[in-house]
Amino acid sequence: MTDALIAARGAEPAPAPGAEGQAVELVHVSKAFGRAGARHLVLDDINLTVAPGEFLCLLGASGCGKSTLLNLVAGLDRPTSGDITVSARRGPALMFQEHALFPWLTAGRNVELALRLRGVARADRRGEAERLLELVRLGGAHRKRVHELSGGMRQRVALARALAQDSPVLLMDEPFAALDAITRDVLHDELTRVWRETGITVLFVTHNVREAVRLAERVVLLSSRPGRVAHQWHIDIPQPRRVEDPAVAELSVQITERLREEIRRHGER
Ligand SMILES: Nc1ncnc2c1ncn2[C@@H]1O[C@H](COP(=O)(O)OP(=O)(O)OP(=O)(O)O)[C@@H](O)[C@H]1O
Repeated sequence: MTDALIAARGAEPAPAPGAEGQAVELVHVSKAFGRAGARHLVLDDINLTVAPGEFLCLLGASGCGKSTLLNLVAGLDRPTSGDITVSARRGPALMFQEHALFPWLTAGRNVELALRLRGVARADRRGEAERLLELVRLGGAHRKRVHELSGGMRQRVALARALAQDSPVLLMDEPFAALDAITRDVLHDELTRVWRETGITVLFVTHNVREAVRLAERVVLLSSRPGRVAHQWHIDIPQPRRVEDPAVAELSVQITERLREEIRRHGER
């Protein structure tokens, strides 16, 4: 990649904390586990903002604190210090590697359940669930039970169920990590399309560099032990992207090298 391209894509310092109008904002966020004397600092002074409608991938080595950070943003845990703001009236929607669908319900009923919890009137739920299943290209699967669906289809239902929460912010924790490469590739396309059609803000956690470069407008690299914002890249490669696109491959190499540096530095401590 040329220097000009690298400069255009940017390798910028973390944005200043306190910026207004953000979908997600973390200001001086730290998280430690364990009791006094045996404290384990996992996240250290994270300052991070995600703009409305942005697709941000949080990348880092295994154990660097990505899921911990996502859990904090989701409100599933509290930071040891610092502030987190999420501009979503009902809280962010969540999607994990495990689909966590109810196996005794059909695909449609799983989505309808989320609509019910959101307070959507009974008469409107069926139609809305069908619309959401259409959105993830599962029209016609309303009556299928979870065991009748492939891994990729289950994650599509899980995405439809997350979208049923009608939150402007979607948090995704390695949602495609358990899928085979081809299915993952198809779901990357689908997620990109859904993101563009809905305008939703996505905060996506992965340790897969190519996945991050394939999907994100911005990649934020976390260091390990403790997790800090080590580097970030703005990506303006046009969508839809292919993992084999030269620009995607080149940037992936660059980010992988930086990730290796972080892992080496961690190993030296
Ligand atoms: N509830 C907890 N209590 C104690 N330690 C925890 C807790 N949750 C996470 N940790 C520790 O925090 C560190 C970061 O874990 P986390 O799951 O956030 O990493 P990660 O980057 O998401 O890893 P991976 O990519 O492997 O999923 C690990 O050392 C983990 O053991």
